[in-house]
Amino acid sequence: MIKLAPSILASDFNILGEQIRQIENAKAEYLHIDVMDGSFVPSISFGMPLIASIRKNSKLIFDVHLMVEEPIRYIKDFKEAGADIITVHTEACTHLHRTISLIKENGLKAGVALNPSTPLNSLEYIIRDLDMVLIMTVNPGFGGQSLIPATLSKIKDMKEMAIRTEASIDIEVDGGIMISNVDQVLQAGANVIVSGTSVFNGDITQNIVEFKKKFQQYNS
Ligand SMILES: O=C(CO)[C@@H](O)[C@H](O)COP(=O)(O)O
Repeated sequence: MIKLAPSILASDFNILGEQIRQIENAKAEYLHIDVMDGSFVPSISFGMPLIASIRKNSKLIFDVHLMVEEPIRYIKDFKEAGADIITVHTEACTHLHRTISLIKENGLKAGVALNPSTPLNSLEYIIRDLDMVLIMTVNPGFGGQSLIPATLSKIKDMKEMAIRTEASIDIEVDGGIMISNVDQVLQAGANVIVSGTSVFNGDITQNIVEFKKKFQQYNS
C-alpha cells in the first residue's frame, strides 16, 4: 500500500496543531518530522519538545527523520518524545548497525536515509535489519527544492536490491515531490511518499485527496 507522509517542515507553525488535525482527518498515513541539527545539514529545525507536544493530540504514525550527526546519542529521547519510526542517515553514523539495533531495541521501526550522492551498496550488509530505506530526492536541509532526476534510477535500483535480497522494506522518497511528478517515483518503486510544500501550500485536505487519487492505481 502506498502511504503519504506530509512533512511538517512546510507547515505554518503558528497553527501547527490545527494543520496536523487536517492531515489526520484527510487520512494521511504518516506525519513526517524533519529534525535538523545545523551540522549534518545547514539548518536547524526543531527537536524532542515539539514532538512531545504534538504527540499529545495526534494518533498519526510519527515518522522522524533525523538529519543529525551521530543520532545514536538521541534515540531514547526521540522514543520518549513519541517517535514511531526513526530514520538516520548512513552518512551521519559512525556505527550504523549499532544505531539501527538501538532503534529496534527501543521497540521502534528503523530506517536508513541516503543522500543523493550516496551509493546503495552502503546498505548491502544492513538491509535485512531495516524496516525502511529513505532515498533522498534532494540534498537534505531545506524544503521547497526540485527533485534531482538522477535519483529516479536510484529508486529503481533500490527496488531491485530489495527484491534480490528478499528484504521486506518500505522505500520512502523525500524532496521535491508534487502531484505533477509523483507518478515518476511511484513507477520507480517508492511506496512511502514524503511531501511538504505540495501538501501545505493551499488547501491541505484537497492536496491530500489529489495525492491519494494518484496512489489508487498503484494500490490495486
Ligand atoms: O527532509 C526534507 C528536506 O531536508 C524534506 O522532508 C522536505 O521537508 C520536503 O519538502 P518538499 O521538498 O516537499 O517541500
